[in-house]
Amino acid sequence: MSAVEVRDLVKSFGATRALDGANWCAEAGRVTAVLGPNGAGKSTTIECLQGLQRPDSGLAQVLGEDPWGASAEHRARVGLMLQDGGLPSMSTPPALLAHLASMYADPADPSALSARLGIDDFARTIVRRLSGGQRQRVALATALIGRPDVLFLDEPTAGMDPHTRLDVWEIVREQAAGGAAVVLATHSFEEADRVADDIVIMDRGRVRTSGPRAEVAGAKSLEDVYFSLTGRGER
Ligand SMILES: Nc1ncnc2c1ncn2[C@@H]1O[C@H](COP(=O)(O)OP(=O)(O)OP(=O)(O)O)[C@@H](O)[C@H]1O
Repeated sequence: MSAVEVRDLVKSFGATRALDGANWCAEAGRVTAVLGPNGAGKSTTIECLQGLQRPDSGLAQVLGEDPWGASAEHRARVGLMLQDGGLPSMSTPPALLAHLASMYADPADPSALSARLGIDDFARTIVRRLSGGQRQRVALATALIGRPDVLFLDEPTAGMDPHTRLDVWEIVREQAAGGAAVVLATHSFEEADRVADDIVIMDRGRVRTSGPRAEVAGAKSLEDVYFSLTGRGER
């Protein structure tokens, strides 16, 4: 059984068919990068896998369960970092992480996580006053605090400075090395090249190709494959 399974997934919003029969899987101990142009359906897929959207048809499964209406035990095994974070604006990062840690039976150590993600540098600043990149770091910490078996990251390094991006890529690899299935939606070829074992390329709600990075790209660069599959030809 794959940790994450998307089969014939369809989801429309009015006349917009955000997902049009998407198929792919993500495995434990591996990082899967989902690439695709704006509007390809990446976030909608992640929202279906979180149980935040109900698919019109098809299968979205995480750890063998349907995330729609899943139990609290199931949700505790899944970490999520969304594009806009959704963090409480008046909380300081340590207070937020301590609060979240108290909800899990066996959480990560909030202090160690803060130190690792450089959150200590702005520990006294409330979330509302943080820079975009600082907020991203806190959002990543909230996704990791429950030591998830499956980790969904939607454009995790967008807005981060180069040093922080390197740290985050290292942390992502560590999560997979520890056995987690990591699913990462990204627009960065560098990010996919550096961290991903497996690649999914989506366009217009469908999967154009998926599989191990070496098989998807072959002798070409990931960038060339991406452009040829998403309608613009190689550049
Ligand atoms: N709640 C919603 N209501 C209406 N349309 C939506 C909703 N969510 C997504 N869509 C539409 O579904 C399509 C897929 O959007 P989605 O956010 O999944 O794409 P994406 O691949 O994540 O894009 P991006 O790279 O810009 O983040 C888009 O046309 C978007 O406008």
